[in-house]
Amino acid sequence: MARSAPFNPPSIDLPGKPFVPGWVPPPVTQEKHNFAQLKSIDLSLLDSEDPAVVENLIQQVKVAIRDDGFLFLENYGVSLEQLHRQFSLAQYLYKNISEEDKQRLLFEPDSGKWSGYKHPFGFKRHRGAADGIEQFNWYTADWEEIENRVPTCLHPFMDEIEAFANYLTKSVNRRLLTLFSRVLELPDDYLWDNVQSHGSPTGEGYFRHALFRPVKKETQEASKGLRMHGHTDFGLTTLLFSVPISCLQIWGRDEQWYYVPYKPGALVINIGDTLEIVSGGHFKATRHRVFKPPVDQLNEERLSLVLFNSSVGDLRMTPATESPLIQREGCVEEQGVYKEFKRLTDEGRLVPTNKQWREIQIATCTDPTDTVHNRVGAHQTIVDGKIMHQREYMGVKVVLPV
Ligand SMILES: O=C(O)CCC(=O)C(=O)O
Ligand SMILES: [Fe+2]
Repeated sequence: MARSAPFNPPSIDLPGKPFVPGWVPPPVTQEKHNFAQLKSIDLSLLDSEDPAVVENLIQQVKVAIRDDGFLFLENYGVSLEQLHRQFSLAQYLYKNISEEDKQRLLFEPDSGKWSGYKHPFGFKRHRGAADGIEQFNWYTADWEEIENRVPTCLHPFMDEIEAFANYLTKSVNRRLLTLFSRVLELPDDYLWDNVQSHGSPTGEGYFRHALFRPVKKETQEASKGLRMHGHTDFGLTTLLFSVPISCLQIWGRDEQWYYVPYKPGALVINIGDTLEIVSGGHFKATRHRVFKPPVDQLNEERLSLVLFNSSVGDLRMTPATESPLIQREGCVEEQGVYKEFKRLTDEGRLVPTNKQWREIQIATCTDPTDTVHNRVGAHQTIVDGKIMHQREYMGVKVVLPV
C-alpha cells in the first residue's frame, strides 16, 4: 500500500452486516488540574516537498521523545468518522459477546500472550478480584483463524477490523518508525526492516479492544484507584487512541503523574522498551499507568483501542551503533531498561530476547487489587522517599513509580 494513502476501509453496509449503533463519545471532564501538555506531531508533514518542513518535523519529534517520551500524532490518515466506527465495533463487541464465547476464547496469560478474551476479574486465567476490565486481543493466530478464535458477533465486521489494524501497522507505524529512524540519522526503513516484526496485521504484536467499566468501592480501595500498574510497554511503539474518559496517566519529569488530555481523533504514541534500547537510551520508554478518572467521570465506561507493535522475537536488543547520533553523542545511561540491559551485557551475561522479555512480563503480571504483592517488602520498595514498584525479570530489574 502507498505509505501515506489515507485509510480506505471496506464498506459498512455490505450485505450481511448487522446494524451497529454509533458510539457516542461520553462528555469530557471539567477537571483541569494534573493534565500533561503533550506535543503534537502532524504526520502528513513527512510528505512535504519542502525539506525545511520535514527537517523541522524531525526536530519536533526529537524534542518530544526526549522530553516526554509521549506524543500526540495527528493527520495520520484516519478520519474521525472512520475512527468512531472502530469504537462502535468495540462497543458492539461488549454488548453482544456471548457467555459461551467468553469461555471458549478465554485468555491464557501464563502462555506469555494476552490473545483472546480477558474477563473482568484480573490478569490471570482464573477469576480473581473484580477489576472491571474486559479486553479482546488479536494476535497473528487470531487473524488467521477467525472462525475459531474471534467472538462470533464480530465475524461480519472482521474485514473492517483487519483493514484498520493493517493500516495502523503498515502505514501509520511504518511512517512513525521512519520519523524515529531519521532522528537516529539512520535510513528511513532501518527500524521497520531490522526491528519491527512482520506477518499478519500485527506481526508479533497485538491489537486490542478494551472496556473499563466503573468499579465498586471495594475494588477502588484495594487498588488505591489504580486500574493498571505503572509500566512501560515492552515493544517498539504503542498506538493508543486519545479517549474522552481520562484515565491514562504519564510520569512527568517532575516525578508526578499527569492525565493525558483528550484530543479527538489523535493518536497517543508511546515508546516501548525496544526503542529505548535500540536508541541507546536517547529515547525514553514511556512510563504510564491507568488510574481512576476525575470524579465527574467515575461512573462512565471507558473504551480504549490499542495497537502494540512488537519487535522481532528472536533478537536480543542492543543499541544501533551505526547511528551517527549514537556515534557522536554516545549512549544515555541514566535510562531504566537500557541501563539495565547494558549492566547485564557488561557483566558478560545474555540479555533476554524480545520474545522472552514480553512473555515473562505477561505471564507474571499482577493486579492492582493484589494487596499481598503490592506492599513494601513484596513488590514495592521505597526510593528517595517515594514508593516504587520493583520487579525483576531474567536478571533485569525494573523499578517504576506506583
Ligand atoms: O488503555 C489505556 O489507555 C492504556 C493501556 C496500557 O497502557 C496497556 O495496556 O499497556
Ligand atoms: Fe501500556
